[in-house]
Amino acid sequence: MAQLSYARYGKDNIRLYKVEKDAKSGVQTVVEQTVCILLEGDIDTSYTRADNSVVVATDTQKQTCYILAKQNPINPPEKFAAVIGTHFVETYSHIHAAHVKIIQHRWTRMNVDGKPHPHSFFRDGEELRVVESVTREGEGISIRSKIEKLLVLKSTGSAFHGFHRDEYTQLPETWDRILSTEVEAGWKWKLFKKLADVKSVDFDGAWKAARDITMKTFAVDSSASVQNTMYKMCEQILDAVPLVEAVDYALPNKHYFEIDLSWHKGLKNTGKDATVFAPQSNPNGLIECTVTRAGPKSKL
Ligand SMILES: O=c1[nH]c(=O)c2[nH]c(=O)[nH]c2[nH]1
Repeated sequence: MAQLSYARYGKDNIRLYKVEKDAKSGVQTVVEQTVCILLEGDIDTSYTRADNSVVVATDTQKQTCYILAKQNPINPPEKFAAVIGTHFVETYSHIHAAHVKIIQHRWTRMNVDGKPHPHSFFRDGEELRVVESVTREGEGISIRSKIEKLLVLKSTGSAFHGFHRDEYTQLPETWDRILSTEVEAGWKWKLFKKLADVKSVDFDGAWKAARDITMKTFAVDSSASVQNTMYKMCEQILDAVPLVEAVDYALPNKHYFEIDLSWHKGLKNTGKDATVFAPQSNPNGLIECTVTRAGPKSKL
């Protein structure tokens, strides 16, 4: 005998673009997103007994996404995710939870002849703003905001020494190294009871604070390790955004190896003379942490 242990279904990769046109100034503002909606509820019979009467078609979910985008602001993505999730849980009595993920792509306004252009934009990097939300009937709306794919590098101001050494250790200590990573940072909001509670939150301000703290700390910290630098970032984000209950980072350590060129006419390219390096694509360190305000340590 088999049983359905867990099920959810929906539409992934819904591509969405919305333009706002200010008739007076002629200035237009654009937002582009990729949306994923996954529904949970009393849907077991659609799997076990071919009962499609309980299925809100994934095409309906996509159409709903477009309609809600027309009727509501889609930025900040946290609020739009909560609008979508609440719609499905409130509209269908047999749908009890909606998982909504929104990836927001960058369109940065062009400066032309020193002035912001009214309707032209460019992609200034692959960085993404991401929202993962779950709206659950009778519980509320949980939201995790994220920065992904923010590639950063500092050419000095980073050290790594004093680490455990034994017969397996080959890595030399360093007091001056290149530090580069692709930032994945998340901040989990305290549970919102209802949509109205989400509406008053400054999600854009929190995103900007998290991004600024990440960049500034990365730049100015005399880094003892990726671990210590990321912890400092988490502490500051918790301080800056009172409604956030946990901050997490996942930072790959993108290594740049020294190249000994002394074999060629005694060329000096190591230690303080190192200027030409070999960027490594793999393997890479991967350092992760979650920092919360208080309470007992949970096993992650
Ligand atoms: O900041 C670092 N943390 C580590 O845990 C580690 N391990 C390593 O080889 N290099 C580094 N750098």
